[in-house]
This record gives sequence, C-alpha cells and structure tokens, in this order.
Amino acid sequence: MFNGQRVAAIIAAAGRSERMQGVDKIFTLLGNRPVLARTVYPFECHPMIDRIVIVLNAERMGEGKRLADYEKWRKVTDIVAGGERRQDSVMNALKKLEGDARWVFIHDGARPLMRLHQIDDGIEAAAESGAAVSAVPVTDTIKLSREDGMIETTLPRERLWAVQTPQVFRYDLIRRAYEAAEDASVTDDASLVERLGAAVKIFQGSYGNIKITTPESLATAEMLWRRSGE
Ligand SMILES: Nc1ccn([C@@H]2O[C@H](COP(=O)(O)OP(=O)(O)OP(=O)(O)O)[C@@H](O)[C@H]2O)c(=O)n1
Ligand SMILES: C[C@](O)(CO)[C@H](O)COP(=O)(O)O
Repeated sequence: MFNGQRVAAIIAAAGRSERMQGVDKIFTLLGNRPVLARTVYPFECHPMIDRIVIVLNAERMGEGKRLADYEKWRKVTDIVAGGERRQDSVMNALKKLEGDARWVFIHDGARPLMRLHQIDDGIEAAAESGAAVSAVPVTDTIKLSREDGMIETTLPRERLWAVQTPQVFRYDLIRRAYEAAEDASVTDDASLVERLGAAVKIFQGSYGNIKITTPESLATAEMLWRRSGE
C-alpha cells in the first residue's frame, strides 16, 4: 500500500508515570517482559516498518539501551531523550527522522497490547488521506458539565470515538503540523494535523489496546495479556 516507501515508528515512552503510584509503567513487567519490550515487538516484526525511534525520559536512557541490547532489536536505530510534554518528546523523534521517512507511526510506549494487524489497518487508512488514527466507539454515556459541576447536556454518542495510538501520518504533514503548533498543548498528534485543516481518517482500534495509566489499568493489562494466551 505504501509502495516501498520508507516507514518509521516513533514509540513515545518518555512520560513520568505520575499516576502509577511509584511504578515506572514503561519498564514494569507484563507477562515477565518489560512493557516497552511488548510495545516495540509488533513494530520490530512488521515487514513494512523500516526503522524505530524510541523516546525515553533522560534518566531512563541507560535502561533503554540495555533493554535494546538484550532484546536484540534490529530496527531500533535511535533512543532519544524526551521533553516536558508528550508533544515535545514526539518532536525530538521527528527531527531524528528528517530525510529518512515518508510515513511515520506514532505510538504510546504505554500501550503494550496493540496487535500486528493494527499496523496494516493504519497503513490502509493513512494511504487514503495522509493521516489516520485508531479509535474505538465510546460505550459510556457522555455528559458535558458546566463549571459548577452540574450537567449542561448529554452528548449523542453515535459519532464519538475514544482515540488511541497508533496514529499514522505522512512525514511532511505531521512535521508541518508540529512546527505550526507553536505553544498549543494537545493530547494527541492528530489534533495538530486537524489544526492545519487537513483531513484525518479514523480506523477501527481495539478495546484491548489500553493505555497503562493507573495501577488499575496495569492490572487490566495483565488480565488481558493472560487471556491472549501469548
Ligand atoms: N513528556 C512525555 C509525556 C508522555 N510521553 C509518553 O506518552 C504516552 C502517553 O502518556 P501518559 O500515559 O500520559 O504517560 P505519562 O506522562 O507517563 O503519565 P502521567 O501523566 O501519569 O505521568 C506514554 O507512553 C508516555 O511515556 C512522552 O513520551 N513524553
Ligand atoms: C495519544 C493518546 O494515547 C490518545 O489517547 C493519549 O491522549 C495520550 O495520553 P495523555 O494521558 O493524554 O498524555
């Protein structure tokens, strides 16, 4: 689908795990292997991915390099230091890829349960529009509140999606979006592309592709991992 064009993956793993009550979610074990090893694995395996850049907290770079040696990752070309915000971390990785990627996947280090076929689905969706995000339909009822905490309205949820990673972009588009961001703070990469007015396609994600955020979500990830039987 990408016709032999260079495809890179950025693994954003430079967060502080502040909501994890003292556990570093990127290096904690999931099924006897570090979360980061689980996250990188599908990108290492997928034949369309040429190169991987991992972004880590500056204090964890040594640990990351030891893990890369231990896992014998062939595609991980760089481990770079992150920044204050997720978008600063991603920007550091985008700079590393300059001149060597036509397409880029951006994926959270804290989402170790993404499956290989989601890379194929991302490629297919991004080939159409230049930008695509995985997402699942919202299953809860969503309320909009006023500042005083009282409900203003209930939103119809037919067109509401909970957005995940991976997110896939043409390199020139996402780089331009990041450069135009100035001081805007966003919670995902696609938001910056949307700010340019460019189209972003949604492709079906998976309810199992959870982001480890709190100790409860780590317990859920462990249960999902056991159930997957791998
Ligand atoms: N400055 C940052 C902040 C986040 N991330 C990464 O972005 C993903 C999503 O972020 P989140 O789950 O919010 O992680 P943390 O920032 O670590 O969480 P917390 O807010 O609890 O500290 C994670 O893989 C995280 O490592 C990053 O690379 N650089
Ligand atoms: C990018 C993301 O995974 C989309 O769901 C998410 O927004 C990043 O996590 P954060 O907690 O908002 O930093």
